[in-house]
Amino acid sequence: MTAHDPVAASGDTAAVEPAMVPGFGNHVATEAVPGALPVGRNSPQRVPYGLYAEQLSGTAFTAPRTENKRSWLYRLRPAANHDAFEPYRNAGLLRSAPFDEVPPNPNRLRWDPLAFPEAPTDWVDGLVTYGGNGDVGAGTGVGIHLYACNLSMKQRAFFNADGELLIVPQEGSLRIVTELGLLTVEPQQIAVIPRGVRFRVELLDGPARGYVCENYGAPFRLPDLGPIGANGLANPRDFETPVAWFEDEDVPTLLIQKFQGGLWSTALGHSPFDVVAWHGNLAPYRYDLRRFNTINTVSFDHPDPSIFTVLTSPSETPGTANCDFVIFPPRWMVAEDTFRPPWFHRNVMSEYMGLITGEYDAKEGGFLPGGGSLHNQMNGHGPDRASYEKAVAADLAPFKIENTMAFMFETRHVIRTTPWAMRTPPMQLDYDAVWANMERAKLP
Ligand SMILES: O=C(O)Cc1cc(O)ccc1O
Ligand SMILES: [Fe+2]
Repeated sequence: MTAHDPVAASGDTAAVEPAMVPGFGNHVATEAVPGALPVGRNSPQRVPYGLYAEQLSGTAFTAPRTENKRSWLYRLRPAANHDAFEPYRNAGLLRSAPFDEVPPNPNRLRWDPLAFPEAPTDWVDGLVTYGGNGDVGAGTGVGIHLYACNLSMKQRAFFNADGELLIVPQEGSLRIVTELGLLTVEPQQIAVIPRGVRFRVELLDGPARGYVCENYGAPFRLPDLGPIGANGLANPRDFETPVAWFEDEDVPTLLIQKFQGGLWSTALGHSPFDVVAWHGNLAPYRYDLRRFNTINTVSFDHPDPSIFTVLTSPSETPGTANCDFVIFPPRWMVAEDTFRPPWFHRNVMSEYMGLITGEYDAKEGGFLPGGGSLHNQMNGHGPDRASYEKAVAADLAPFKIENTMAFMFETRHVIRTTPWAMRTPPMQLDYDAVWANMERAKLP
């Protein structure tokens, strides 16, 4: 095997932080072998070293320039060089939209953390779908999955034709080998793998668990900042894209794809990670949530959580996201004469929440790292009774919420659950009780 890594030329690639370039959505030009990247044109008559030029399009050719995403890959063999895909296996617990196996459920739902598997299970086989919305065929909505795995993918690669994947590790660090280069991600970092990009997931420090937002809609982008100005929230320079890295390895590799909800596989005789050089603006990326520039009130009232948006996938309706990825990071609470935790509310958007570490300020127990909750369209939720009572009694001195990282996938359509999500456990049967016996207000 030949592994080409500009940082870790010694071969122990897992031990070394892969090389990355900074910036969100930039046009990158990178080569792992000097002279591999054609100069001044995308598709010369003869590509250096006989590499194959291949365009990977993430948007329609004719998408406006500000939206247009594509990269040119220069590889040892074209991606087209494979036999027919055959059905891979039963879908296991992986599901896709439309989620119509069980009726949509208006109840507030909460789940215990997903258990680690006992049998050897890699990242692909460890995916479990909790729900989602939209329609994979129409390119709308999201799938919400968790993964729990204990095995690195070996001689196996995966790509998702159905949408991009936002991976949110909760336990265990991942080394994600992609066609465009290497990323390592640990809990409190995220990775985004564009639709169609082939990758494999290796475990760096034991069993791993986390969340995945499969975005069937428009690719995630940074939210507009409006009156906030030119800086703040997730700053573009803190996103990182890998540089070119490849394997020249003629080993049998099972290539699995998710296509319209089904899993298909084909056997390759070589590693699909054979892109020696690439350029363009369609690439996987990583972001460290601890870099988020959290903005909040310095006077009074609890702002809408949109102030914590890291990435947004817009829909055709302005300001109404296909999906927002929102975080609740450590932050100072200074609001005067204010109920500081999330208020009680009913929302036209639907909210799936997960917890990466620590505690969430609206819940005094029961919402655990690795667990999840769902508050669907128009259904009342907010602080549990214990958090409410604590907050109304609190001394409002400045206070720092520390050692926590919760997140929300907030999406415009009702989140429909899967049969797995309605099974107990992991579904908690007593979630409504957190809002029971709230004391009645007393009129004069
Ligand atoms: O429901 C939740 O806990 C998420 C949330 C947090 C917040 O601060 C305001 C609104 C909201 O939906
Ligand atoms: Fe909410």
